[in-house]
Amino acid sequence: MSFDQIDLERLNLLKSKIGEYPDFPKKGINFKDIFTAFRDGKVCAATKNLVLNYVKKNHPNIDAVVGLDARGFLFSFLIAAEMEIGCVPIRKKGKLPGKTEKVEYNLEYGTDIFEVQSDSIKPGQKVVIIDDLLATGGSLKAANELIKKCGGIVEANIVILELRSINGRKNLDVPVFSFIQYADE
Ligand SMILES: O=P(O)(O)OC[C@H]1O[C@H](OP(=O)(O)OP(=O)(O)O)[C@H](O)[C@@H]1O
Ligand SMILES: Nc1ncnc2[nH]cnc12
Repeated sequence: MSFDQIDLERLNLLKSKIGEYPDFPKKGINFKDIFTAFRDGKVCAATKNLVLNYVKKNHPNIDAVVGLDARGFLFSFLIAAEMEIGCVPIRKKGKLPGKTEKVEYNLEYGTDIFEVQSDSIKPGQKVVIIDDLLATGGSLKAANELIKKCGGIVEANIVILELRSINGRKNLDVPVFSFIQYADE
């Protein structure tokens, strides 16, 4: 994937502003904080345009965009509003009303349960799933399973940041795209 000059500048601006917090939330984890970057309104605007351009160009025919709790929601609603398609949340357990599908998953620093409302995706609908960061891939793997349980088709997983050395993409059976990669964490 190649970006035009303006999107490349947006990408570099975002990358330069990502916060780094060693030993959070546990010793040995170098936490990448996208919210640090979003303190700057110019970075918010740049990120919005970068992500929208990418999804509109590469996934023009999706029916919905699925965001992961919690930082994936920052991006899923933006995309859905711009493309006039559905916005579907996958949330940590106990937060969603109605009938839900559930999957337990492993994280870089623990385990959790993800849920999606069973009727939020219609069988045959095409989606992309978006989140802020890919580490072990546990979250996105569980999300892919949940959407398949509902009968949806996952066209791709999209993340803003990817921790390449963990190689979480090996756990994902759909195409994965990341805007920014870190080689050595
Ligand atoms: O690739 P993985 O190893 O699954 O890790 C990535 C996930 O970890 C972080 O979320 P976290 O679970 O900390 O939840 P939060 O967004 O509620 O802070 C991050 O926002 C991703 O969702
Ligand atoms: N290193 C990290 N930084 C931010 N979010 C994460 N989720 C899992 N690992 C993470």
